[in-house]
Amino acid sequence: MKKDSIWKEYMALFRKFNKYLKPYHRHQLLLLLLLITSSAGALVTPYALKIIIDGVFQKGQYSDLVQILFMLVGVYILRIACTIFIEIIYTKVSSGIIASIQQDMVKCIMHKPIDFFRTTQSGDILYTLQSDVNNIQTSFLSNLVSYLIDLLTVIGITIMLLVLNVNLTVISLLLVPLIVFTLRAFTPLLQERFKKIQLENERLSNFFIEKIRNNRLIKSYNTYTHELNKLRSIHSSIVSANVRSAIISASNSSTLTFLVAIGPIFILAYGGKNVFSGTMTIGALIAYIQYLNKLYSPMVNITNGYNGFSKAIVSMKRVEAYIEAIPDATTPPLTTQDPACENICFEQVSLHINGTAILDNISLQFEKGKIYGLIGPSGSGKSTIINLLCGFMQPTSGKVSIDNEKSIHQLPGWHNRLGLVERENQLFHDSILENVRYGGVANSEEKAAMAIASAQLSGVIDKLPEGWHTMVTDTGGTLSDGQKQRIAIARAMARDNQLIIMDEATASIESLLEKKILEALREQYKDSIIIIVTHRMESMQLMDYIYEIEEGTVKYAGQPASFNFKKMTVTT
Ligand SMILES: Nc1ncnc2c1ncn2[C@@H]1O[C@H](COP(=O)(O)OP(=O)(O)OP(=O)(O)O)[C@@H](O)[C@H]1O
Repeated sequence: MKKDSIWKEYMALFRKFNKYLKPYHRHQLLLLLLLITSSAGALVTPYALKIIIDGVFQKGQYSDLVQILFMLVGVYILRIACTIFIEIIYTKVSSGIIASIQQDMVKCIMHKPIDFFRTTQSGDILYTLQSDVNNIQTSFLSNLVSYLIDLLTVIGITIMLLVLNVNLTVISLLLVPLIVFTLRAFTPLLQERFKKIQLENERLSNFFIEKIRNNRLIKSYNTYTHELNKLRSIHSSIVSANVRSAIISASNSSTLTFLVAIGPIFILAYGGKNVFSGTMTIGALIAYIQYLNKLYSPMVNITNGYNGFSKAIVSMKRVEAYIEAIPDATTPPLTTQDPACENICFEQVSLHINGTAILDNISLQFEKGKIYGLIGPSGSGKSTIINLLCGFMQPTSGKVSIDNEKSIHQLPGWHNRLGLVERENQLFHDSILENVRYGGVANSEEKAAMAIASAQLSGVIDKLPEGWHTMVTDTGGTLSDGQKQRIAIARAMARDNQLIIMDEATASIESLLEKKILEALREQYKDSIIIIVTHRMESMQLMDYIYEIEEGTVKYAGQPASFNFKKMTVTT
């Protein structure tokens, strides 16, 4: 990419992130004032010494000396107070900014299409959410204020240098293009290395998540050594990526430090010649070099700080993907204009992904008050139908409509009427009760108690010392798979849903309990549509109507009584 367009890209990036700085502009101004006061305080002592030596000791009295010393103590106290406030304000502002970025990212991630979660590893998301955002804080925000102060110092001293000697200043400034050239040469290399390190760290996050999730598998296969070897290999890639980055970073800093440090030598050479020829006084040369030395530290900070900014840019680009088009997290309430949901219709629905037909011209009709069975071999398209019912996906052609009126994806409040229970564990680290009335879905405890009873969970909870206040982890802790599934079912039953979908949600529950749950569902949700995906033949016989799906088409539609269960094929 051309240099100009790179800068344009950076500016666009900073503009995007500026919205997070905006609410803190007043704090930032205060921070700047405190930093200037604190830095100015540091300049007082040498000047006070000059007054003491040249003025007080020559023509003043002891009381004048005491007065100045008191003033110096006052300045120290002021500087300490400034430092404390700087720390407090910086912490408040940077933590607030980081929190806002993370909140926007989470909003964005939660609204990503389901395909995103199928194709993105959890570790990648987690790494960007934590490490990249933290890197923005450390490499960008903390750098920004000191960068500004250093810049002001450099400008101020440059003005003083120009006042003292224009020629010498021009010579000093000849180094600036060299510094800029070095920065531009090293920046892409540094960014590339940093990107590589981020990717390796992402791999590490994924590794940790995967191993924790699959710990039973690792135990049962006794693959500890195999896994440790994999970890060693990732670590060795990280070490070599870090070392390569350190080599580039050190070369960059050393070149810049050398360029900045060589300034006074040039000045001594050129200025010394002037002193010998009598065109410059020794005093002027000493004063000039002292100013130049004062320039040294902020210049080095500015040039080295640039490394931090280039790292921040890498992280900002990675975070940027998650803060674009931040959706409104609030679901609009249902209105009387919304359809009552008497039925849901699939009219000649097809869904193609990457040119492959996942669903091929299917038509289905679901009516309230009935329990529907969605059956078919693995990979036939059942979950895809559910994704369409939930509005997680849109058909490529055809329509999924409610009461032959609105398409599901046109009803933003649809998720308020929908209870989805899936086979996989769907618990949060909270009490059983809060898991059941998740997100305030069932506000009253009575409703939650009813749902727990309907999900055949009361017996389990009665045996727990803390009852439904028992805490469970996100993995379900000591609960059995069937118990975890029943908590998820209770959650769906704790709200007045118009559509309840159970996608193999009873796979780990014994047939008798499943039958009781279905009876409770039928009893409580007389005005709702209930759809059950199952591979269990006994369960299929409890349905009112069955849709058998095969290779994305409807193979059978009718009552279970006329379905030939013996003909069900096993497909892989
Ligand atoms: N995002 C996607 N990209 C590509 N193919 C996909 C995608 N989502 C689903 N498929 C494919 O579509 C087909 C149907 O998948 P689906 O999950 O709907 O099957 P299913 O009937 O629910 O299977 P199971 O009973 O095993 O859960 C499968 O072959 C699957 O690989």
